[in-house]
Amino acid sequence: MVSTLQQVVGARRIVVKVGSSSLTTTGGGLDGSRVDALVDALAETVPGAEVVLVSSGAIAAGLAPLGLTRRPKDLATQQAAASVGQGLLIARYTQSFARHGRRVGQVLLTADDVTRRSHYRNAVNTLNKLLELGVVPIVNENDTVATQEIRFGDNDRLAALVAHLVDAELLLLLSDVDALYDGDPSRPGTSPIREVRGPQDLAGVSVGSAGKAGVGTGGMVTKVEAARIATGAGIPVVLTTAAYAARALRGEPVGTLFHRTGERGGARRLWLAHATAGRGVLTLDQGAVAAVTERGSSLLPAGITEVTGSFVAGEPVDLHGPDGRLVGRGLVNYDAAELPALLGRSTRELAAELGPHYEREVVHRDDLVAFP
Ligand SMILES: Nc1ncnc2c1ncn2[C@@H]1O[C@H](COP(=O)(O)OP(=O)(O)O)[C@@H](O)[C@H]1O
Ligand SMILES: N[C@@H](CCC(=O)OP(=O)(O)O)C(=O)O
Repeated sequence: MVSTLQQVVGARRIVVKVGSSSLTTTGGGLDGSRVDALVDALAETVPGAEVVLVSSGAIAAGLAPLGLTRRPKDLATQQAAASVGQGLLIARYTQSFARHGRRVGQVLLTADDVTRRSHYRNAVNTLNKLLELGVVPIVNENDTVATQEIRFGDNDRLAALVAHLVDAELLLLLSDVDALYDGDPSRPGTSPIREVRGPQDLAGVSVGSAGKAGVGTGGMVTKVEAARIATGAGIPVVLTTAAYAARALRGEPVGTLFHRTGERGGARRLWLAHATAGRGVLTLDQGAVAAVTERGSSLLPAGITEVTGSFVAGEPVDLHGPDGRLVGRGLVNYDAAELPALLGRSTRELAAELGPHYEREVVHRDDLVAFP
């Protein structure tokens, strides 16, 4: 059994996620001293380890320069704020890491990009090259181009997926609260949970949304979900406050440690399962449900009974059983408009009639994740 200390201190590649509430002043705007404190903790505590920083704060950092006092509700203003704030954020990190002789590189991701095979490889290659060059990659969602539909929305899950993408040995989630509590920590009588070994340790825990500062997005819900994704993929997670980053990285018993619960699996599948939503729905008959969920088969036109939504080849679609239950998600090989004419027919018949191009699967098993 690997001790808590070994899991944390022994990690050679670490993804650190920091939330907006840990980087901004209460009045809005970026707090340079908090950025410096975080950077000092990372640079001084783990000099030998490779660090990928997933940093929120673009929208929050853009509020004050635009004369806004609150996080705007509409997407366009959020995107404008992110556009202004992301530059300021990276400029601040560049300056702050330079004090330790370190360079930073900006990596803006959309969930949509990274589920596509070629883009996924590009993201992996770029992150690995940056690390090889001794650069600290600073990742955020590409807020200015992400539409409501394809938007990731919270960086907690993004950080869990990035941790898997770079094969990290630890995910450190830094927030404005020092641990996961058994209830809303602003209420009296709640206590911190020091270790989570599986879902059983979360039974009865009241996990709430974002707190007082009003700049964070997901609250504890997305952090617990991120921890579930990362630990399920074999990566332990420590959740604590940014002020305790150095202590956490030294292996001191601060925050909440989520133990790994699973093994590393296929990366794109993880992204498909957690990072995207289907652009449409394919309804499967019972035979096709069994084929994709029990036998790991590709999805063929013969097993599809209905197509809804408008999507083009290469986009993610949800797979529903005859009862409407979500049974999988995959990257579809046909446009929505092409599919109705193919349903219920064998690929051999289609190829004979329409040409060899129509012998392809609707969703190939390599691009399919099943939710049994
Ligand atoms: N069970 C809980 N334990 C800890 N914090 C909780 C819990 N439920 C809700 N919260 C709230 O979640 C907040 C952190 O989420 P958020 O503001 O989105 O942070 P960040 O900007 O770091 O992502 C905390 O400040 C706290 O008010
Ligand atoms: N991409 C957004 C961050 C979204 C987000 O997850 O925020 P937070 O809950 O503070 O981690 C931004 O940079 O403002």
